[in-house]
Amino acid sequence: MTALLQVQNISKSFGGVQAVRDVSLTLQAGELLALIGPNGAGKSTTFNMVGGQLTPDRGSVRLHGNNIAGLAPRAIWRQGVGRTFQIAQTFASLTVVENVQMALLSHDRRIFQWWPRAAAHRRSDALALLDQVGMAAQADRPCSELAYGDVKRVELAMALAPNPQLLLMDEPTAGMAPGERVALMQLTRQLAQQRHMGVLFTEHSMDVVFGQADRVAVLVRGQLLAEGTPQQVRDDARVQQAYLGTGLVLEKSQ
Ligand SMILES: Nc1ncnc2c1ncn2[C@@H]1O[C@H](COP(=O)(O)OP(=O)(O)OP(=O)(O)O)[C@@H](O)[C@H]1O
Repeated sequence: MTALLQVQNISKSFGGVQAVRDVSLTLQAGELLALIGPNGAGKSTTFNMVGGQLTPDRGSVRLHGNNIAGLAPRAIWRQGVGRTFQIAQTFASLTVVENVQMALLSHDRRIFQWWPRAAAHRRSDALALLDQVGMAAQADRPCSELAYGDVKRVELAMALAPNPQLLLMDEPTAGMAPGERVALMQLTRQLAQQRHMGVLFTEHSMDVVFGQADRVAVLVRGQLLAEGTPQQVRDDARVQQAYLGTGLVLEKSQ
C-alpha cells in the first residue's frame, strides 16, 4: 500500500547551517505523527518542506506516491494538504460560522465575490464542520468573544473545509492550558480516524505527544534520531539522552 506521505532523505541548509540532514518519514492515512525535538532541531524546517514554504536541497516528499517537493504552498494545498490556520487568520469581527464559510469560499475560489452575496454560501456545510468540532451551538457568536480553546476548534474546522487528506499542524496547542490541549488533540485524533486523514504535527507538550500521537519522530541537530510508537520512543535511551538538560521530562503524564 502506498503511504499517504513519504518523506525520503530530505536535507536543507541555510548558508553554512545544515538545518535538516537526510530525514525520512512515513505517515499513513488516519494516523497522527508527532515531530519533536529540542529547540533548533529542524522541526519547522522539515515541516515547511512538506507544506511547500521551503524547497528541499535534496530528497523527495511524496503524497500518494507523487513528488510534491518544491511545489508552491498553494499547489500543495490543492493536492489535499491542509494547514491549521493561526489565530491571526481568523476574522475576529466575523461570526464563527462566517469564518468557516470564508474557508469554504476560499477553497471554491469564490473569495473575491461580494461578501453579502456569498454569505449564504455553504452555510449548512459550514455548520456541519462546526458540529464535527463541537462548535455548532456557538455558530453565530463573533469569534472575538470566544475562549482561546474554542478559537482553536474553529481554526480546526476551517482547516477541514477543503477536506484535506493530510493536515499539517505547527504547534497546534501552543498557549493552551494542559486539559484543553489534550482535548484538542483527542478531537483531532477522532477526526483523523473518521476522515481517514493523516496528521503531521510539531509539538512541545509531552503530554500531548505521548498521550495522543500514534507515532513519534525525534529530530536532533537536523537528523532523525528515533521514530516509533510513543512507548518505543519514550524507552529509547538515545532520546532520553538527547533531552537531558532541556527541562523536558519524557514521562507518561496520565
Ligand atoms: N531561514 C533561516 N535562515 C538561517 N538559519 C535558519 C533558518 N531557519 C532555520 N534556521 C536554522 O536551522 C536550524 C533548525 O531550525 P528550525 O527552526 O527548523 O528548528 P526547530 O526544531 O523548529 O526549532 P524550535 O523548536 O526552536 O522552533 C536552527 O539552527 C536554525 O537557527
